[in-house]
Amino acid sequence: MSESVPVLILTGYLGAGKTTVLNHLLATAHARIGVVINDFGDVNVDAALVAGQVAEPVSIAGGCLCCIDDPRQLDDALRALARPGLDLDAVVIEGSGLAEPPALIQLVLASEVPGIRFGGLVEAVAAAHVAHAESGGWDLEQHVKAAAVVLLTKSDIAPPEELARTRERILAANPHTTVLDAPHGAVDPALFFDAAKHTVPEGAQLPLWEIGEAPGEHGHHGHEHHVHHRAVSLDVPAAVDPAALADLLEDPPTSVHRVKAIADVATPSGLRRFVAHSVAGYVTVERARRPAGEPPHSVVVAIGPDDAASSPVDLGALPAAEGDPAPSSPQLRRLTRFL
Ligand SMILES: Nc1nc2c(ncn2[C@@H]2O[C@H](COP(=O)(O)OP(=O)(O)OP(=O)(O)O)[C@@H](O)[C@H]2O)c(=O)[nH]1
Repeated sequence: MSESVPVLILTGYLGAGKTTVLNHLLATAHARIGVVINDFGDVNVDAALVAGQVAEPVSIAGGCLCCIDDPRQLDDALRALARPGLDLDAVVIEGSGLAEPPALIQLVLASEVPGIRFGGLVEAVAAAHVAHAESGGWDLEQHVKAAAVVLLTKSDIAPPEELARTRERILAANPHTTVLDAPHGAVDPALFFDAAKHTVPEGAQLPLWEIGEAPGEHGHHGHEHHVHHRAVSLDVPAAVDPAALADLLEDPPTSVHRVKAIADVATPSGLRRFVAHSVAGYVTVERARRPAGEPPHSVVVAIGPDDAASSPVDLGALPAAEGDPAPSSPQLRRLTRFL
């Protein structure tokens, strides 16, 4: 009889580096890994960003799994991935940047899908952006309490004292967790899977009340948390204005904690596609492959605390209108200087 497939949950605040870790695992692990990707926005940008790595990432968009209207969506995803023919070694669920670990763990533990078992929670903590995450309501101690493994991401851009302090806080909150450095998502897949396996033996039920949620309170904390965040999305059959996108990435309104985009831009040599991220003022832009002849398509998502005092971010100025002149070189450089 084949063994049950461990289901690992990967959480971490908006932009902590979860997709980067997942892509590293998919590229380096000598294992067959299925992925379920949950994104807070209506458009699942993260699923598109791992799409090159696995044949069929199962994507769940439009809200956090832990407070989504129909939790059976997760069971459907797990059932699809637990098919014996797929013969997976592990499934990784990438939670949205707002997912609450206890609620997600409980969803997996409560799943009636045969052939799977909970394999541990891995929390990505962006060492350079802890204060930013906390300003968005993320609670370091609460999140790492449930974690079998904590990945310290962005350690390459964190001041050494901040890195040391973050490590201390993690171990004070959870002395049993394994803390691994994962700059640019680089974590040894063996350590990742082993640590989770050893901390959570097969069949073990985590005492959820010990990690911040009393039995029967499923999703409550998560719900309270999520109502304070808002995702604004743009999904258009058009190129975007590179200077307007650069403005949004570099200097987002205070109500925006995270911007991600897969956007086409008109250049003198034709349409070019870029993947852009902004987290706490830290911007990255990369070129992406664009199938020849495809009509223009751009997706931009901005997420942040739902601050009643500020109006939602307006992404309406981003799409370039048909017939607009191509962006000038200085306009293009506003975006491409991040490459
Ligand atoms: N310097 C540095 N940048 C990183 C690291 N990990 C991730 N990033 C960058 O941080 C940005 C966000 O990374 P993602 O992996 O998309 O983060 P995420 O947690 O999946 O984001 P959400 O799903 O939106 O919450 C991207 O620009 C990454 O290139 C790291 O260790 N060091």
